[in-house]
Amino acid sequence: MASAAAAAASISSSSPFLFKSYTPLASSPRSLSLGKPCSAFGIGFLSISISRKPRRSPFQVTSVAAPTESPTEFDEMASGTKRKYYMLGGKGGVGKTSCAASLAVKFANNGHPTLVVSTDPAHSLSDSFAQDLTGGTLVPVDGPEAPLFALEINPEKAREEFHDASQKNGGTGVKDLMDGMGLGLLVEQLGELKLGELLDTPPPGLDEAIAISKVMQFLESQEYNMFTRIVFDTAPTGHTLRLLSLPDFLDASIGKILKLKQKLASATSAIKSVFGQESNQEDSAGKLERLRERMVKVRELFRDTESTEFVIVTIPTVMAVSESSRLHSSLRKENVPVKRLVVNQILPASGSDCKFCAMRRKDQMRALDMIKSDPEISNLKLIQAPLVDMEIRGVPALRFLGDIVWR
Ligand SMILES: Nc1ncnc2c1ncn2[C@@H]1O[C@H](COP(=O)(O)OP(=O)(O)OP(=O)(O)O)[C@@H](O)[C@H]1O
Repeated sequence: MASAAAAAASISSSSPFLFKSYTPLASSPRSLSLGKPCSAFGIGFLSISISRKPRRSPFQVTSVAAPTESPTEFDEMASGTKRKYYMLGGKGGVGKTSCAASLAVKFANNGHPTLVVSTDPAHSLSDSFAQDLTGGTLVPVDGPEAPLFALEINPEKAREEFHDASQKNGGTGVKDLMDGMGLGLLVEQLGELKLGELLDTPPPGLDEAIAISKVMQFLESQEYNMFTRIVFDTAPTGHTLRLLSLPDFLDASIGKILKLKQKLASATSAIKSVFGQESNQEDSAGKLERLRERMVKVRELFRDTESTEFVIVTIPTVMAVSESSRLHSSLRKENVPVKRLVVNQILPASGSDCKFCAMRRKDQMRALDMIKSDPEISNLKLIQAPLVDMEIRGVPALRFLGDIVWR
């Protein structure tokens, strides 16, 4: 294993990142090398040696200096104790989860009780933290200084709850019932809702809308109102775009269902008897009303410049940059606040590229130039994050990534 001094030396000579200091925390049972310069490719990959800390945070890398060209503003992101929401989104596979999880770890290590939530139906938060976070409840993450909890929303379960509440208040079950009773006018109104279609084949974004409203539900409780930073690892771009218009759509739909329910309640006693106990109706109507209120909150949350920021994550390829540009255009039109663009997986500089790496680097430079000349995204604060030669898994690795991305 490389020693700390050797690691520091190899970093300063081969990497664009200047490591000011490296502190082994204690006599450690083992050292873990996260990588070394890749002689095969001739790339000076980021290379450090990490030592195990005795108790809570097993690894610590201190004082990792910024690449000179990419100032970040973590202090601004971490300032204040008023609750702030950070939503990380972008094309599939660019590193949204890694960036979201590393940001959450960094917030927690800076004293913020933090919640990180995955609203991506294809969760990878558990993999990122190397911890089982499934089950739809808040799970404490071991390691950081301040409390860090993670939550993977179970979209199936959340959708079922929504489905049940809707069915009881004018969904497809009611439609069948009223069809049978010849209540043509009300059936027409139900037709307008397209609710059956919505629930049977949910559009992309519905899971996310429900997931985010579920988070709002958690946050309403006394138990969980301590969080001052909430980081969302969102689903890929397409879902996000649909999600933006969904709260409006669902709000309108639920509003219509509730109105319909009121009409039905006064229509005939026969209908009342088919619906069952009055108290059950009230329960489910109340549930639906609360869901509607949360949807309104979700919609407001997305547009609240005071408390919310959507961070676009991308990689330096023409395709990913183009998609980021479209995403920003849509977010801007929807008045969703965006300030920062993370360009992840940038090849570290090297004096001796092989042919393969030289080609990749050229492509990446082209993509970075595209960002600079694209009026849609060129004004965003650019955060450049390097490709590291390890898989980012577990709190120590996330802490390491966080220290080089979020500065
Ligand atoms: N800067 C980096 N250097 C090296 N590997 C990275 C970096 N960022 C992310 N990765 C790796 O890339 C893979 C995909 O990352 P991640 O799961 O964070 O992406 P994602 O955008 O959330 O994906 P999905 O859209 O599938 O949810 C993971 O194996 C992760 O460890």
